[in-house]
Amino acid sequence: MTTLAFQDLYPDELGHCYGCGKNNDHGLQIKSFWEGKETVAHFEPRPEHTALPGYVYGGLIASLIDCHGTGSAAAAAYKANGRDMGSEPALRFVTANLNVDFLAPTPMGETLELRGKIKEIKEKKVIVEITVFAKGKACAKGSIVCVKMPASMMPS
Ligand SMILES: CCCCCCCCCCCC(=O)SCCNC(=O)CCNC(=O)[C@H](O)C(C)(C)COP(=O)(O)OP(=O)(O)OC[C@H]1O[C@@H](n2cnc3c(N)ncnc32)[C@H](O)[C@@H]1OP(=O)(O)O
Repeated sequence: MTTLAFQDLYPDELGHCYGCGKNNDHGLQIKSFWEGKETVAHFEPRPEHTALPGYVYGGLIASLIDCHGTGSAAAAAYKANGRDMGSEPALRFVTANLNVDFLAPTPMGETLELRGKIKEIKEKKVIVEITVFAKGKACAKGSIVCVKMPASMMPS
């Protein structure tokens, strides 16, 4: 049995995001999964994601944290409500606040691993902490405040 990623369970009309949209051919198409109580995603930076030769661009790292974070928030909200992810009505979260600490230069040529922990979960707000590892070393740490998407942002 294949396990679908959180982002593969987003409704089609929410699949356009540059970081995680399954329908965005030019995007990063990040895929997140549960691993026990943590959420995990892997991503292999491409040459265009270079900061300076040999090192990954920090903006890419922030984007990965952003979309792994909002995906983790949605997954955690479904779990807290005892619902299957993908069931309607969709629980959608957007980024209210994103903080990133760049702990060490992130090498190119490695698969990055993002591990998320749900730090706080309320009906309207989820806080996720995410660590980004390269070759087992923590290179960045992010904290993301995710808030239920306002109805006004829903594509019509
Ligand atoms: C399954 C499908 C998935 C589908 C999902 C697919 C989409 C993927 C999205 C990818 C991620 C993005 O890039 S999203 C795009 C970037 N983000 C945005 O454009 C969001 C723009 N901002 C907004 O629309 C708004 O400011 C919101 C919705 C974030 C917040 O609205 P609000 O009206 O201020 O919220 P409010 O009810 O007052 O606050 C709710 C709680 O959040 C806290 N809070 C509010 N703003 C902040 C803040 N900046 N920093 C810290 N905390 C904050 C409040 O203190 C409160 O905590 P407490 O008192 O309850 O403790």
